[in-house]
Amino acid sequence: MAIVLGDNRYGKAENRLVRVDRDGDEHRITDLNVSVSLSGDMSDTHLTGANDKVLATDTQKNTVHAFARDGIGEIEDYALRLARHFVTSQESIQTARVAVESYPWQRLQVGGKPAHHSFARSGGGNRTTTVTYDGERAWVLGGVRDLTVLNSTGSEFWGFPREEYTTLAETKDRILSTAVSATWRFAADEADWAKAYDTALASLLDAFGGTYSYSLQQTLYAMGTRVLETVPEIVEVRLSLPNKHNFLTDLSPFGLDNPGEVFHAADRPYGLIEGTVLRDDAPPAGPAWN
Ligand SMILES: O=c1[nH]c(=O)c2[nH]c(=O)[nH]c2[nH]1
Repeated sequence: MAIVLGDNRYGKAENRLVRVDRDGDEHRITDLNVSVSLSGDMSDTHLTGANDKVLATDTQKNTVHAFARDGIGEIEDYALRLARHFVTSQESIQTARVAVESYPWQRLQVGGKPAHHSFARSGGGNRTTTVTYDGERAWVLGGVRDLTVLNSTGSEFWGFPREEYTTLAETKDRILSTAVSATWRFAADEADWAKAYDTALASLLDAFGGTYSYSLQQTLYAMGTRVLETVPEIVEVRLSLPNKHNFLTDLSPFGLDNPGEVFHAADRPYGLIEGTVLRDDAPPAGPAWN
């Protein structure tokens, strides 16, 4: 029996980076969380502690900041630039993964006019990307995280098995709410990233609001399908939808009725509905999701 080193990777996780773009007095904010993860010929450092092939994670952090000096642009392009740099500049690095989450800031209205340099964090979901580069090609994922949505009606849930542990009442009218995490895979490493994101986001929202739902699973499939129908460059969508339960409060102890107006918004436990919707001719995903 011999003991060997298995799969490994390392990097600087969650580099929080804010860039101010200054167009005269008018500023724009880019607020990112950037995680770098590198893998390659790392036996020496694990087996003997020799670090000559280890690009320090501190250097990776500095690179994340230095590459923001001349502008960030679309996060997919920024992640591609960084991933390619780490692999091409270091012989020992074979694969780089760069994941970026972008926090949206909305310009404030001050004195009835759009402010030049004042913003509020907005809640329309965080745009995400994960780029994997292996020295030959790059795989690009896009996505959105923490996009909280709610339909106050237009949702039923019934017809599920009733057995000895079932207590849930069937319903023909309920609140349906979730915090959407969606990740989509692009067929290639070039696309109009901004347009793809805007269209995918609008499609997710339109499908959520426009689907009369008999289950969150049905809504998930509708949302994934709509993205694939509207963004030709996307070949696969993975969705993770926590069912944010809103339970009708029993007001009868107080002699009150409750015609679908007062709810308890429970935070735990929650149903977690997850699924993948993809084109049946989608090219292989390679290491994109690893
Ligand atoms: O949309 C739903 N899907 C389920 O699988 C489920 N299970 C449950 O208890 N409530 C719901 N709602």
